[in-house]
Amino acid sequence: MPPRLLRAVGWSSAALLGVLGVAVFLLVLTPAKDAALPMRNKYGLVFDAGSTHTSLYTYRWRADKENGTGIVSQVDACTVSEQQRDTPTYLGATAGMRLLREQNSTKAEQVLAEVAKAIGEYPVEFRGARILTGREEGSFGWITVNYLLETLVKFSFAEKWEHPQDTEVLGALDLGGASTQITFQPGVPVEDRNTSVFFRLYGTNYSLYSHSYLCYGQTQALKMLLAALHQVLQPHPSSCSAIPHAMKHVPQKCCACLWLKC
Ligand SMILES: Nc1ncnc2c1ncn2[C@@H]1O[C@H](COP(=O)(O)OP(=O)(O)OP(=O)(O)O)[C@@H](O)[C@H]1O
Repeated sequence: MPPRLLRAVGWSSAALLGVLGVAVFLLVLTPAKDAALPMRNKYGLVFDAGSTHTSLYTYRWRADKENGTGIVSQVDACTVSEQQRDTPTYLGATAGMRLLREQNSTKAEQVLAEVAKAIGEYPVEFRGARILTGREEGSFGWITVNYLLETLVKFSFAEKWEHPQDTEVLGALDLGGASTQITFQPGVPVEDRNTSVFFRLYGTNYSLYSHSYLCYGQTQALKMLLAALHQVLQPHPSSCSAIPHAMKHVPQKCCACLWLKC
């Protein structure tokens, strides 16, 4: 295994940061509407709709930008009530909703529509609710890890935000509830376009490999294991005949069939 990938595996704690990655990406890369107020603080809200829980995060950033990418920080509270209507608000749903969409796309659309309707009633600038792709989720986790470790941008002694020299960018493993993502800089061109991601952050280009394994999050993996064990003990006569009786490997899209049909 290449050293970079090993380090990626070592950074499995990125799982806990994945949710922040969603927020960092949405706010960092979305241009502020009012660029005429360079020194003003702006705020943004992000709902992270995961498979196990939904969190709401508040972010603050200066309206001035660093090479087209902002510097953001997470805050516990925001008391600037007159800015509420200018506060961009997003909802990003992850693997739980990707899984529901595979099982029943109409239901998934209904859930998103209901959620969007509810958030839209609040006095914020609601910019939409959507399901992130696995590649996006993985990439945002990667940005989060490297942003927090200051491998993308660092505040220098000269009191300027600078691209750090001689600092290795790390890979990220994100273990969610319903999916797992791996994202790293392969150092060679990525042949499969479905796993290739390109970012320009703080004036530097990054070419990444990112892949999400749906159903290989903690909760779904446990469900697959329990369903397979159940099959071993009580084989179902018809619907689950294709399911192996040993947990050597379960094909990727099998988790839905495992616990829906069995
Ligand atoms: N601090 C923690 N310590 C231990 N376990 C945790 C911690 N935070 C989350 N988990 C567990 O890790 C699993 C994944 O949590 P996570 O918040 O990443 O999932 P999610 O965002 O809801 O799911 P997904 O991203 O797959 O839609 C859950 O089973 C959760 O209980």
